[in-house]
Amino acid sequence: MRLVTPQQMRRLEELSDQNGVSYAQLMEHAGQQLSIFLLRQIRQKKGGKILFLCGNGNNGGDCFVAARLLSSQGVPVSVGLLCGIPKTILAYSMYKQLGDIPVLSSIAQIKEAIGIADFVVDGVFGTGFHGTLRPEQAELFALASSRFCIGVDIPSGGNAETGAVVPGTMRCRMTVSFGACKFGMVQYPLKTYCGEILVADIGIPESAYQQIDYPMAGITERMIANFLPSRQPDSHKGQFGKLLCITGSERMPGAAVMSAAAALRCGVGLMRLAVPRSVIAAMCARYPEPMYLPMQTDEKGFALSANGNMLLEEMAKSTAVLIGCGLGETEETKALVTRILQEATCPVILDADGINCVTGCIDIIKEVKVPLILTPHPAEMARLLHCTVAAVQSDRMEQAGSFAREHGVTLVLKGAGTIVATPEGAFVNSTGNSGMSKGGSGDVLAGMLASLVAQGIPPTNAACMAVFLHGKAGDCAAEHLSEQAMLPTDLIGELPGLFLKLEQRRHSD
Ligand SMILES: NC(=O)C1=CN([C@@H]2O[C@H](COP(=O)(O)OP(=O)(O)OC[C@H]3O[C@@H](n4cnc5c(N)ncnc54)[C@H](O)[C@@H]3O)[C@@H](O)[C@H]2O)[C@H](O)CC1
Ligand SMILES: [K+]
Repeated sequence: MRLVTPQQMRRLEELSDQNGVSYAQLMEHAGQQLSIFLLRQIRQKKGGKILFLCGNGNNGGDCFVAARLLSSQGVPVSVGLLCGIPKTILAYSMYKQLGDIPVLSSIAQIKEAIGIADFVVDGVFGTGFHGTLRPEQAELFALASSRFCIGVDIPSGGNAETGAVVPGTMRCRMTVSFGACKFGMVQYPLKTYCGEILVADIGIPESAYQQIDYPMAGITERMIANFLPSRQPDSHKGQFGKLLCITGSERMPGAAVMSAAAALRCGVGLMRLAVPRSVIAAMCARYPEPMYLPMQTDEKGFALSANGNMLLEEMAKSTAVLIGCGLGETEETKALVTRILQEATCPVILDADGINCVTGCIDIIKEVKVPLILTPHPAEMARLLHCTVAAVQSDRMEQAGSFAREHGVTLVLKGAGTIVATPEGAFVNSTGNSGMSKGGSGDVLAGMLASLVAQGIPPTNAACMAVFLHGKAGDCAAEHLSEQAMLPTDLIGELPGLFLKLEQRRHSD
């Protein structure tokens, strides 16, 4: 599913206009698509009165078109003007074609109409919304939200760029978005205001989409199914990658266990696991598959930089390195992480403390000669950018995209609606649930991602696949264990079932 910012949408309209599909035609198509959708809704419900709530911009214009088309087919429709007579030339011309459709402009009339409508269509504000709602608007929106409300392009009050909402934003059961889903609608909190999202084709030429800078898309199962490495009957372990994990400390051995277990369950051929010597016996009892590389530690159990030479030798034999989960942030681990990055010979996945270790010298990652993937959660991202978590969360795509472009890396910005940003474009994930908001979920993701990269899947594809499956594993776990009680280790238990489905899908394709 394509995702666009409001600026990209304006560019698409402009390119479309230059390529023979005018602005007026786009609005006509948007209204047409909306009317077809509404007709289907009415048929399902065996009838229904429709009230269009319209603002004075083009979002209202789309509704005037739909109202005219539905009325011509005998559907009882009325229009409520919440911001007066339309201001744009296009919307005004559509408004003038309403004919004898009832137009309500007083608040009292509109309130009454909301009360008796079967469907309330929200065409008050689209991508042109800014500022806040006036109290009387918020009151009307609350009333409309209590009915079966259908969003036009985006729920009014939502920010199409960031996913922020103002108090009183319309709560829609379904939203019909034109040309492409707006990026903000797949981010929180706006996502929860959209209901089911449908994208309507309004005739924007394919060539216009191809000219958009920094394209974005939602991650789908169909997309990631193609990334699964093929396994030939005569294969051997050397063909499925060699992953070096530099993880764990005496205080956080669990992070090493979870990332390693997740990596093993994602199919890597061989794993070398560098962890503090003291935790190996316990880990090996649980997971005998990896080769263990004992690391020397300080008196608190954190790895020393003196392990560097041994790790570089091991890295030379590896196809990917995961560094950071549970490693700890000391002067010694900082030196170790820096050295691994500077001398890396295969793709590196930098997670958790691996990220924390480079926040003071972030420019070194520009010099890294191998593909680098960072997997920060919002707090780690804030540390990287030396800003607040709120600043990260207020414009996730901008922060993730700018970082990926400036540093030439793949950046996985975690949190609901995880973003995989690359220098060329971005992907957004929609799987997962709040049951995953528990310490250890990130270690599982890092292990999954590292395993896929080690198997030769290009970093961006691997990141999309890992975040999708990680969220899917969370959704499966929540179904039988509950969001409350499910644990990050349960995600690992769901992976075999998910890979089974992907393999079956591949065999049937
Ligand atoms: N993208 C496309 O290809 C198409 C988009 N269409 C529709 O057009 C809207 C965007 O229209 P625009 O006129 O730019 O903006 P809006 O309709 O969202 O509203 C702007 C309007 O509202 C005023 N306003 C904004 N914020 C507030 C506020 N807080 N309080 C009061 N008034 C406010 C602002 O001043 C303007 O007057 C897009 O979403 C699509 O639905 C096309 O019709 C089809 C092609
Ligand atoms: K709207």
